[in-house]
Amino acid sequence: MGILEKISEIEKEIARTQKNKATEYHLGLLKAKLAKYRAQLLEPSKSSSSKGEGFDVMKSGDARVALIGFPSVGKSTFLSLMTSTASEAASYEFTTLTCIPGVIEYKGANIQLLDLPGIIEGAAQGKGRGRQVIAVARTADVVIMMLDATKGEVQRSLLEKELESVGIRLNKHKPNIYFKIFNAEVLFREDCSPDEFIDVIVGNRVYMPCLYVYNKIDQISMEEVDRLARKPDSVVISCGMKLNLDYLLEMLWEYLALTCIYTKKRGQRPDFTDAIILRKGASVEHVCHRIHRSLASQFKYALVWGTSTKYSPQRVGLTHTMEHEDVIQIVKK
Ligand SMILES: Nc1nc2c(ncn2[C@@H]2O[C@H](COP(=O)(O)OP(=O)(O)OP(=O)(O)O)[C@@H](O)[C@H]2O)c(=O)[nH]1
Ligand SMILES: [K+]
Ligand SMILES: [Mg+2]
Repeated sequence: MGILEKISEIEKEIARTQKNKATEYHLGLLKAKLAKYRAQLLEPSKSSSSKGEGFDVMKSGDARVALIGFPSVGKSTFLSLMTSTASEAASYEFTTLTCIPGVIEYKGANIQLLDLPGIIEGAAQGKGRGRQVIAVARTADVVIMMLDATKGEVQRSLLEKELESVGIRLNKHKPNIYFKIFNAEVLFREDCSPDEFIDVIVGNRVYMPCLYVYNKIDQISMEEVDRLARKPDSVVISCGMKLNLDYLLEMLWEYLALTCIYTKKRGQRPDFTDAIILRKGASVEHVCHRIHRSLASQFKYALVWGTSTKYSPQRVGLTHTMEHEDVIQIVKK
């Protein structure tokens, strides 16, 4: 039996199982099984070579943002507007057939923006190039789900379902559960649903911030614009009329939550004009590499001021994790 058949078997069984206390455990097992098979759908097939199949684009810059959306919502128009890369845009669906990277320069950071083919219902099961598109989305730091403001909310919930079905959790934090497999000790540190618990056991989940961007607001009424703009995690724009793009960048910056580090020379004030921009969780070693390739090998210790240390300053080693707006002074051997 192929994976798709197995999946549909399990889905059928879930559908015909009545949901109550007595069946809860059984349903949980079924869902875990389903999650496992669905995840396999995302793995490259063994038979076909991966050449030209995926949309592998080298990660570059300080962060990666993927554009996900139905065909013709304006993803390519957006990329061409925000970056110096031109991506073909047209009024027919599936104009874009591969992954096209561009770079947004903002607050001294280089943000890699990825234009992708439109995806449709069933994408997660391989419809269109959905699987490859979603695999790229998985590697992003933030997903921009672009929506056509003139179309109803159905596209949004369909896409959310597709991403959800392959273990991508949007705007959710990783459930705070700890588990030990040998004696099956389970510690619930918060109220969790069975689905959340399964996510932790299965493990292959990604939790990522998502901005819902409603494009083409030049086509709808002010009342409707106002309604969409008030939704959580949502921004309204018009690529056609260049409306609200600055605000979108501000929001994107917030959702990326990059770590800005300031350097300081001995006896001098920190240089607040030129931040080193790193991903969350970056270490002193990352800072060194950013300053100079050979700096880490000459490193003796560093002094850090800021929220990552108990004392300000504090002497730290290469493995110390930096936090946003820390100041660092590096002392060489
Ligand atoms: N009215 C209006 N039209 C827009 C806007 N942004 C894009 N369009 C139009 O929408 C159509 C589709 O734009 P694309 O950028 O090709 O859309 P896409 O999402 O990249 O489409 P695919 O690559 O086919 O998935 C084009 O005709 C654009 O000119 C906008 O803000 N307002
Ligand atoms: K298009
Ligand atoms: Mg396109």
